[in-house]
Amino acid sequence: MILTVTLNPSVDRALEVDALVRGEVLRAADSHIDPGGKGVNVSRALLANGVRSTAVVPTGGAEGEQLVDLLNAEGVDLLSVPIAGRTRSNITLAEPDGTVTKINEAGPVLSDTEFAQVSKAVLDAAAQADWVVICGSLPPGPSIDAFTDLCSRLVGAGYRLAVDSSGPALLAGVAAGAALVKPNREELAEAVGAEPTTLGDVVEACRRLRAAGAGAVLASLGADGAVLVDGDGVLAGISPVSVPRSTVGAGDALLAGFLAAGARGAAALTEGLAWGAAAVSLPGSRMPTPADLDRTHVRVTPDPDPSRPLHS
Ligand SMILES: Nc1ncnc2c1ncn2[C@@H]1O[C@H](COP(=O)(O)OP(=O)(O)O)[C@@H](O)[C@H]1O
Ligand SMILES: O=P(O)(O)OC[C@H]1O[C@](O)(COP(=O)(O)O)[C@@H](O)[C@@H]1O
Repeated sequence: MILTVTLNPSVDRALEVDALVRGEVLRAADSHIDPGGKGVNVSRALLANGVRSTAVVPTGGAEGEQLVDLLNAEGVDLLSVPIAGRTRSNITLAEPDGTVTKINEAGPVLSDTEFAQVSKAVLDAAAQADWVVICGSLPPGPSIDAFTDLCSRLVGAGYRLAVDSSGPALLAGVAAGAALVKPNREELAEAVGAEPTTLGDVVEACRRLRAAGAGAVLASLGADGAVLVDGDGVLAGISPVSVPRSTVGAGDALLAGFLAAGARGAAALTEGLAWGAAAVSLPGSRMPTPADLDRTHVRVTPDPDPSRPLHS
C-alpha cells in the first residue's frame, strides 16, 4: 500500500477555452471537476492502475465535502481529517495548443492542533505502507520546522519517504533524508539556486540534492522527459506526446507510475514516463488507466549526453 499525504488538497475545476484573452468574457468549450492536490492525484493514478493506496487529506467546508464526495465516487481509500477552514478550489484554463494557465488558492490555515492530528493519522497509517508520499504545497499555518519534524519522524521510524513539493518543503524533505524527491524543472532550479539549461545541469543539481540527504532524485522536465539520479547512477528518459491536452497532474502521474513499478532503474522510469505522457493526453487532471498507457514511445538511456539542451 502507498500512503499519500496532501496537506493542501483542492477541488480542481478545469475550463477549456479557445484562447485566453485578458479582460474579455470567455466561453468555455468544455469543463471538468476533479479531486485535486498532488498526493490525491498520486492515489487516484495508483487506484486507476490497480495499486493499493490510501490518501490522507485535511478537509473542511463545502469544498471539503465535495472533495470527499468526488474521491468516494472514484473509490479512493481516504483518511479525511476534519479542519475548521474551507478546502481550496484551484482553476485551470486549458487552451487547444496545450497551454495551461493555473490559479491556485493559498488554501485554508492548518492550525497547530490540526497539523498534529494529520501527522498522527500519517504516522499511524505508515506502518502498513510501502511508501509514504508527501506531495504539494504547504498550507498556511504549519511552520517549516513542524513539517521537517514530520519528515524526520517518518525517516527515523524506517519508513520510505517520498517528497514532491517546492521551496523550503522540498529542502526539508531532502534534509530529513527522504528516499526519493521529485522536483520539476522550476523546483530543481529554486532548490539549487541555478537555472538548468542542459541535461548535465539537471544531473549536477540532482547530485547536489543527493549530497544534501535525498536518496534518489527524480527530476521531471515537462516535454524534455525526466532524469533519475540515485545510488545506481544516472538515467534519462523521454516520452513524446503528439497532442498535449492538459499537463495538470502530469508530474503526479509520473511519480505514481515510478512508485508503482518499484521506484528503481529503467523499468520504473519507463513506467513513470508512460503514465506522465498519458496524463498529458487526457483532459483536466484525469489520471490514466491501463488502457491509456503506451510504453512503446518511451526512450530511456543511461548516462545521457550532458550537453543535450532542454527545450521546454
Ligand atoms: N508537453 C509535454 N509533452 C510530453 N510529456 C510531457 C509534457 N509535459 C509533461 N510531460 C510528462 O509529464 C511529466 C511531468 O511533467 P512536469 O511538467 O515536469 O511535472 P509537474 O507536473 O510536476 O510540473 C514529464 O516528466 C513528462 O514525462
Ligand atoms: O499544492 P500546489 O503546489 O498548489 O498544487 C496543487 C495542484 O497541483 C495538482 O496536483 C496538479 O499537479 P501538477 O503540478 O503535477 O500539474 C492539482 O491537482 C492541484 O490543483
